[in-house]
Amino acid sequence: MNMLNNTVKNITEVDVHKREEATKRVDTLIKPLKSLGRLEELYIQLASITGTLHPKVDKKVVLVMAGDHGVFSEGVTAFPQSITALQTELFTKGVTGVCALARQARAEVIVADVGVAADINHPLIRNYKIAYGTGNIRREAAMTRQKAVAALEVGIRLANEQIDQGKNLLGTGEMGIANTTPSAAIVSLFTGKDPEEVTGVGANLPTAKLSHKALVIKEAIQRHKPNKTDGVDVLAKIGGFEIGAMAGVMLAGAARKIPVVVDGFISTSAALIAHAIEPKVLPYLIPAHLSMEQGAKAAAEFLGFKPLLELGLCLGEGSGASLSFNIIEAATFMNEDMMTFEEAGMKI
Ligand SMILES: O=C(O)c1ccc[n+]([C@@H]2O[C@H](COP(=O)([O-])O)[C@@H](O)[C@H]2O)c1
Ligand SMILES: Cc1cc2nc[nH]c2cc1C
Repeated sequence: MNMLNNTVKNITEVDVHKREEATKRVDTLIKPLKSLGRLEELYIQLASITGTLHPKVDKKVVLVMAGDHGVFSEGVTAFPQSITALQTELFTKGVTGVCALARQARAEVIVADVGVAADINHPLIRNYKIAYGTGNIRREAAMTRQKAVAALEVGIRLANEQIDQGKNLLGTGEMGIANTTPSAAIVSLFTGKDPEEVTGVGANLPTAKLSHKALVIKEAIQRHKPNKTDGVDVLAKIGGFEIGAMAGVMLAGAARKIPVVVDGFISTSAALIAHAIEPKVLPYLIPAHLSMEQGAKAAAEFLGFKPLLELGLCLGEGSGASLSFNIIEAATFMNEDMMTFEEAGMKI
C-alpha cells in the first residue's frame, strides 16, 4: 500500500513550459507548419512528459502481464483456460505476436505471471503470482482489496525496475483467456454505456454468445456496485490481476516521468483504472491503437485518447504497443535529425 500511495503522490502535472517550448521548436524545423502531423504532437507530448526538448525513447520494453479469470466458467470465451499458461510460456521463446513486433522495434519483452491458474516455473517468467486466477465476477469479487493493491504494486515494481535499468519507453501487454469480460465490465462502468454496447467477441467468441457475455457483465456490475470514484474498488470487484499490474505500470511511469504506451482493449481498461486512481496519469499515456474490440472506441473517447494506429488489431499481448514504438521513436528522430530553417539558411 505504501508503494502505491508513494507512487500516486509522486505523479505531478506534465511540464507545460516544455510543452510550449517544444511547440515553438517544432515550428522552426524545415517543413511547412504542422506537416508532420501526429509526429509533431508526439514529440511535444514526449517533451512535456520528460521535461526536455531532446527526449529519447530508444530503450523500450513491453511488460506482458499474464493472469486468469474465474468468470471463464460462465462460458464467455471461445478458448480453454489452459491457453493462458501455454501462451505465457511461448512469450519466452520469442515466437508470439508481441515478440515478433517487439523484435522489429528493438524492444525487450518481459513476461510476468500475476495470476495464471497453473504453476509456471520458468526461469524467464517473473513469478509475481497473486492467486490462481480471479474470483468469478458474476458471483463473487474478482479479488480482495488487498490483492488489488498487490496487483498494482507488481506493475509499479516492474516498471520501476525497468526505468532504473535505463528504459525510457514502457509498453503494456497482457495475456489472459476471458479477460475481455472484466475489461468490458470496467468500460461499461466508467463510460456509463450499457454492457450490450461495449461487449465484443474478444478472441473470436461466436456472436450467438455475445448477449450471454453482456448479461454476465451486467450481473457482475449489479451485484458488486463498484465505486467508480475508487479505482482500487473497481479493480477488486470486477477487474483482473493483469489489469491491475498494467495500471500499476502506468502510474509508475507517470510518477517517474516516463511515457507509457497503452496497447489494446484490456490495456485501455487498465488505463481507466489508473485514471480513476489518479487522473493526472493521463498525459503520460500514449494510446497505441484502436482495437477492433466492440467497446474500444467508447473507452478511448472517455479517456480523450486519440489512438495512433487503426489497423484492425485485436491480439493484445502488447502487440499494438510494440508496433507503435516505431512511430513514437520516429518523432524523436524528427526532432534530432531535421535542421531548422535558420540552420539550413532558408528564408521564407
Ligand atoms: O487487446 C485487445 O484489444 C484484445 C482484444 C480481444 C482479445 N484479446 C486477447 O484475447 C484474450 C481474451 O479474449 P477472450 O475472448 O478470452 O476474453 C486475451 O489473452 C487478450 O490478450 C485482446
Ligand atoms: C492463441 C491465442 C493467443 C493470444 N494472445 C493473446 N490472447 C490470445 C488468445 C489466444 C487464443
